Amino acid sequence: MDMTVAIPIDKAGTAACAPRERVGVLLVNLGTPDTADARGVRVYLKEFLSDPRVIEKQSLGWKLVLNGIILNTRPRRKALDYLKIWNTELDESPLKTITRSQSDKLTAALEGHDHVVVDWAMRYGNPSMQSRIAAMAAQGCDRLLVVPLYPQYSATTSATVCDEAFRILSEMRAQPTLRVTPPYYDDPDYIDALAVSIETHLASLSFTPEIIMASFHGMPQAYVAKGDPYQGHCVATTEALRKRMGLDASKLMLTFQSRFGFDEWLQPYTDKTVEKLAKDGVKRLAVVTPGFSADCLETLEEIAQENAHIFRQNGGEEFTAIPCLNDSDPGMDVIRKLVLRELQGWI
Ligand SMILES: C=CC1=C(C)c2cc3[nH]c(cc4nc(cc5[nH]c(cc1n2)c(C)c5CCC(=O)O)C(CCC(=O)O)=C4C)c(C)c3C=C
Ligand SMILES: [Fe+2]
Ligand SMILES: [Fe+2]
Repeated sequence: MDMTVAIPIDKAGTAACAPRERVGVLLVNLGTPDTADARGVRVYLKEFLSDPRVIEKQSLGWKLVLNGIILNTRPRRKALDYLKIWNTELDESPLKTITRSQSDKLTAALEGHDHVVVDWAMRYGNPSMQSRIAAMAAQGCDRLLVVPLYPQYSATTSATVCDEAFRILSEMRAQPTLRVTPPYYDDPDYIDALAVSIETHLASLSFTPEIIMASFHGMPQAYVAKGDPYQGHCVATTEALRKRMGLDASKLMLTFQSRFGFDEWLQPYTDKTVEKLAKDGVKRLAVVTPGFSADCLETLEEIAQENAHIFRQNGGEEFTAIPCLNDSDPGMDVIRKLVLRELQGWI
């Protein structure tokens, strides 16, 4: 006689009767295309730009512009940019390679905590949060710590990760208990890791930059005016970094990059500032991107290639893009300490 008992599976793919005594830690970054071609970029941009946390006005007009113009023009152009930075060995975007490595290194760092399961996901694209949360639940995670990999909080990034986590949990009968790590924009460990990574990188160069520019991803000014604390967090990070490195605002500047669309975004704009500095006679410039926990299109292409080109075109001579904290020892220290702090009482 067949004695196997069918375990009920709910909508989220969770085996409801699996033994549940583990803690899941899910690292989440923004998302990136699966393939460096127009089709891959189109699928990714459609999901990303249809999120009301990112584009708040999901009006009929926006949907017409998105589907009629943006998704018919931008993917081809952006696919060429992705090709310039693509990890050809693994055939994937660097954001995925680095986030996977952060997850692997965090797993190693938490060795000894046998009941902790570490995994990673993308808010848009793959691996999806849905698939990874289902996998963790199937492994028996009854508690889940979601880690949005954004030092500075923004509704367009951190909040939408929470929205998606709660949406996924809303489909589960046996929900894990949820915790989310807070933003860490002024965490002394994070500021220290940034300072060490900047100093280490500058020490490896054959020139000394006259100015360091801290370039953060921008967002529409209107979002900040409505209460998004993002700009304040970027300012706090930069001020803490200035203090830690003994630099004033003229030596460690704050700018915002990656403007999208025609609205006013946070200023000063990175590309315009790079151009002006070069025209004003600055010859050696370093750019650091503290808001990105992993190198990606916005750092490897937009800063290290596009802005380097702008600088040189306008009279600059030496340009260096400082790598993100990525899976470096100081970078992993930040993530490990953040996670251990928020796991208190669970491990
Ligand atoms: C349209 C509005 C956008 C807002 C607001 C926004 C905020 C924001 N984004 C990041 C981090 C990343 N963004 C990345 C790419 C990217 N961002 C936007 C638009 C907005 N971002 C677009 C359309 C794109 C795709 C590329 C393009 O078409 O230009 C990435 C890189 C992903 C990769 O594949 O490598 C990251 C990371 C933050 C922190 C942020 C907060 C204000
Ligand atoms: Fe973005
Ligand atoms: Fe960009």
